[in-house]
Amino acid sequence: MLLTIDCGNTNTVFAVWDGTQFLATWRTSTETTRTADQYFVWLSTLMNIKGVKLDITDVIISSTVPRVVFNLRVLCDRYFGCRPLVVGKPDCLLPVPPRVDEGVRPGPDRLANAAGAFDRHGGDVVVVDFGTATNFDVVAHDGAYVGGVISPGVNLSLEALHQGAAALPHVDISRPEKVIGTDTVACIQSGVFWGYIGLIEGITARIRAEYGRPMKIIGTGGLAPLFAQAESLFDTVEDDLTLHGLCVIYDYNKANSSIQERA
Ligand SMILES: Nc1ncnc2c1ncn2[C@@H]1O[C@H](COP(=O)(O)OP(=O)(O)OP(=O)(O)O)[C@@H](O)[C@H]1O
Ligand SMILES: CC(C)(CO)[C@@H](O)C(=O)NCCC(=O)O
Ligand SMILES: [K+]
Repeated sequence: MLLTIDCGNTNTVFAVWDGTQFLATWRTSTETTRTADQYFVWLSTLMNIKGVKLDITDVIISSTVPRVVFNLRVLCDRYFGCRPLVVGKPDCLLPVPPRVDEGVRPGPDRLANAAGAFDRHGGDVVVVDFGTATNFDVVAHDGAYVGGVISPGVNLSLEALHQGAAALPHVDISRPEKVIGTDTVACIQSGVFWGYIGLIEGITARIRAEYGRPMKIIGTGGLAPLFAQAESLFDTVEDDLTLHGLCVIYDYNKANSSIQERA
């Protein structure tokens, strides 16, 4: 079975793909100090609880945090007896190479989003991914990742207000009833929530105008549903898009035999 690992700047998601469906997904905070043995104790316990057999034969990793890859490689070697595919490394093929400036290394999560979106929707797509950053990933007609937009994430923005202003408390995101807040918390929620609605509307409109062809907008990431229910910002919301993209990239590598060659 295939283990997909999507390591973001805040959280790391592990998901087991049996060739047809994800049997389970588990989430842990991203910590560069976590060792292979710690990962394994955590993962094997959760797999046991969920009744998922421990027969991982292949692993594919997307990591926006380079330092965690070493320990994840040790995990694969020591406990699963395999060498993982790491998106963005030269030996991991992509179905369609990105078209960006020379020397630029797009985030592997964005490459996975592009592969997942192209597989499901066939190009001319914008993926809006709400993680630590809120990024807009533009996927061309042929499936190439061609760039996009990186803006500060929702929780990062809330945290920055709290850190930077002595009188502002830490606030969780939610949809305020009104735009004009009558207490501090409501004012912050309004600024971030409605500010984000404006940001998403404005950036997707500008991307569409600049791109010059009709485009689908797909929301993904933990907060996509919160924004999707407020306004019609997205054509669809797909919470498993990055993981799906990892499966697509894995299949492509398998079909092009680089995995067998290395084995
Ligand atoms: N209503 C909500 N309020 C606050 N946080 C929420 C809400 N709904 C979902 N989330 C958060 O969204 C997060 C899941 O988002 P996602 O995995 O896309 O990004 P992340 O883990 O924060 O970032 P990264 O992928 O960059 O590490 C979870 O941490 C979850 O707590
Ligand atoms: C933008 C983030 C942080 C989103 O997770 C990640 O994709 C990343 O670190 N990207 C590297 C720079 C780039 O994508 O151009
Ligand atoms: K993510």
